[in-house]
Amino acid sequence: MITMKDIIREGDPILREVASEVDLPPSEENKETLEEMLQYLKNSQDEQICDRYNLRPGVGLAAPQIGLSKRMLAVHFTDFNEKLYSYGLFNPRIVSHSVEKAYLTSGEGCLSVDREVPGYVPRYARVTIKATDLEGNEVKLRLRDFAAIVFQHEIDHLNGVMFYDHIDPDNPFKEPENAKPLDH
Ligand SMILES: CC(C)(C)[C@H](NC(=O)Nc1cc(F)cc(F)c1)C(=O)N(CC(=O)NO)CC1CCCC1
Ligand SMILES: [Zn+2]
Repeated sequence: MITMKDIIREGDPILREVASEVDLPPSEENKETLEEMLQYLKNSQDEQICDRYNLRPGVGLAAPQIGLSKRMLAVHFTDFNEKLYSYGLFNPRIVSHSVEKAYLTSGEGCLSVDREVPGYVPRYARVTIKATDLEGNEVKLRLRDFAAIVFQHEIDHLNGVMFYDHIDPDNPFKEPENAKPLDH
């Protein structure tokens, strides 16, 4: 079971590496790991389990955050329209995106960052992702708004990018160009 002690915190160089593609079809070991990552997110959103194991409730987790430099990520959340997104994905990639940007007005945090880093994180408002899911099927996801933000945050981790890399250091709360604010 993944708990907070397994989550790599900023400062560890693995969070700045470009993770390696996973061989397909996925090995049993990689499938088990990805299922454990998804289970962490579900556990972290279950009040009893979360309290018993002191988990930080998470909506997404990328393999480098548990010390594995592999292109695998898990997400588990419902978006603003109550649509459930629950996926374990191998080799996810953004195949197309909108010109328009979007950002959470609350800013972002990260399970690997134990501090507040204030500021807007501009991301694409809409992205199309291709990946292989836990059953070994090729999936194509057309995402917008909060769902697009979560997936971009996790894919950034596979490329050694942290959310605060996108914050304007001179004016963290400057309205990003051609971007729509997302309140939640
Ligand atoms: C770091 C943490 C604050 C725990 C963050 N949770 C989060 O943003 N929850 C949330 C946000 C909403 F807008 C509405 C809502 F209902 C719940 C999170 O899990 N992550 C995942 C992570 O660190 N992955 O590496 C950070 C999020 C920031 C934006 C997308 C993912
Ligand atoms: Zn993160």
